[in-house]
Amino acid sequence: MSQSKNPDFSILMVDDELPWLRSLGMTLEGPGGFTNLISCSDSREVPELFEQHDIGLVLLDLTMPHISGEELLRRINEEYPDVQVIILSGMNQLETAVGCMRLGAFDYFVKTVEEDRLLDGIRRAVRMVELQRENQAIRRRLFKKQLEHPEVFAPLVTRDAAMLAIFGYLESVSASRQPLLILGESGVGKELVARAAHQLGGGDGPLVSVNVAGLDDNVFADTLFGHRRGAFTGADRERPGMIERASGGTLFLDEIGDLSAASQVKLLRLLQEGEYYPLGSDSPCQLQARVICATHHDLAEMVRERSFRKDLYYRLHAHQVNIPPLRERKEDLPLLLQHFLESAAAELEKPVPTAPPELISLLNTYSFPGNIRELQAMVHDAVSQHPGGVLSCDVFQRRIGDARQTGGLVPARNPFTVLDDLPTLAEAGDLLVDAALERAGNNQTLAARLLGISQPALSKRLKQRREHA
Ligand SMILES: Nc1ncnc2c1ncn2[C@@H]1O[C@H](COP(=O)(O)OP(=O)(O)OP(=O)(O)O)[C@@H](O)[C@H]1O
Repeated sequence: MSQSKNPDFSILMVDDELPWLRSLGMTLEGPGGFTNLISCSDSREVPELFEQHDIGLVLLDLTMPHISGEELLRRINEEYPDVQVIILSGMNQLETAVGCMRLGAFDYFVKTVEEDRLLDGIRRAVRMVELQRENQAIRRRLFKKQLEHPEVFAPLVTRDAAMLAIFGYLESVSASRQPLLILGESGVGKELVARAAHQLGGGDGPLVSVNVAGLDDNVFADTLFGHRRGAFTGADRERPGMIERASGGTLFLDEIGDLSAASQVKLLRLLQEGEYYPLGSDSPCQLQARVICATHHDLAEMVRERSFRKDLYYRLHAHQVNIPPLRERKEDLPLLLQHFLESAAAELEKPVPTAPPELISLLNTYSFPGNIRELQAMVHDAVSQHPGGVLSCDVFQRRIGDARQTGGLVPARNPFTVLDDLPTLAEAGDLLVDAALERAGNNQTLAARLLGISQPALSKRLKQRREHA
């Protein structure tokens, strides 16, 4: 399952010269690595073949008895506008080539063209058809809105609209052989998303995860590509790489933003060519796995800073999802809290504690820089210290307090810089009190803590305000 080879659709080769058809088929199957091929030496059979097969690309001769290549090109364009056609002609005539392109051909090659150039052109056309099909699938999904495989997403607890849209998108691109890039802060659930994408891929092979952060280039190459016996001192046995282990499944490269510059080149080559050389081997192996990459870094920014290769970034981000941080999907807090209370209780073999109503208000005031992993750890800690009955907020308050001391607050901004007229000190104070109460769900104890004053002081202030209103 490499980049543009073995597409889900068929490639139809139409030419009346049987020897040419055979040699073209061998080129496509051998060096090209394509498998889904149909040969046709009688142009009259083409319409029927279209009815019988899911054809995405046609390699078409021009000069043929019965129906000419030009006529077929015209018909295909009219009846199957999503099918791409490459003309393979014996004639090296500019006018004919221009005419064919005007009729909608994707490309035009003379039969004497070098094999590499022809294969490159075919790969480009295959990729174009794949992208068109994926776009259509995404559009269909937007209209449908319902997930086809909700069970795959069961481990991802959410009701957030952005997350559900990501699930729909993952279903739409699940058949694609292009890499998938998963972005998002640490602890947002990128690995869980990768697992879901792997399951959707439907292959029989495993999900093989490699954390590439901190791997030097040699270790990276050895881990991914494997080695032959004797490839280097100490290589006393052949060892398959992770790519081979992931055959028919998914290779998940985590922390891709931390990949060294030399390894970025190796990964780019792997994705571009769909093949690799185990260390100490002269014969290439095919990449037979879908590649999923994840990072908490801002790759686009890294490209601007030149610490991540632009060409690799463009290869990777054909399909991309950006998992929102927990602070942007706070409506998930009650669901996640309950989920983690249950899982922590099961793990610690305790009854599931009841969460007090003010706990959600407290959690709502916090920015969760460590995202869902941080919430999970807090809940686990609280349940492990919990004697029974209603859960205490103390553990949460302590952890949130500690995290705030070390910078876990929503980044401080100065809201006054955007105002033309500054409010008075009293007005600003009132606005601040209102904002704190709103964040704390009207819980005065919590709001007072946010404001850095005592609860009686807040209560007094509110009372004075009511009296002066
Ligand atoms: N939506 C969710 N529902 C339930 N559990 C979740 C959800 N998202 C994440 N988790 C849990 O939170 C923890 C962190 O998730 P995960 O390891 O997938 O995050 P990540 O984004 O890959 O983190 P990192 O960037 O640090 O590798 C895991 O234990 C995971 O099971």
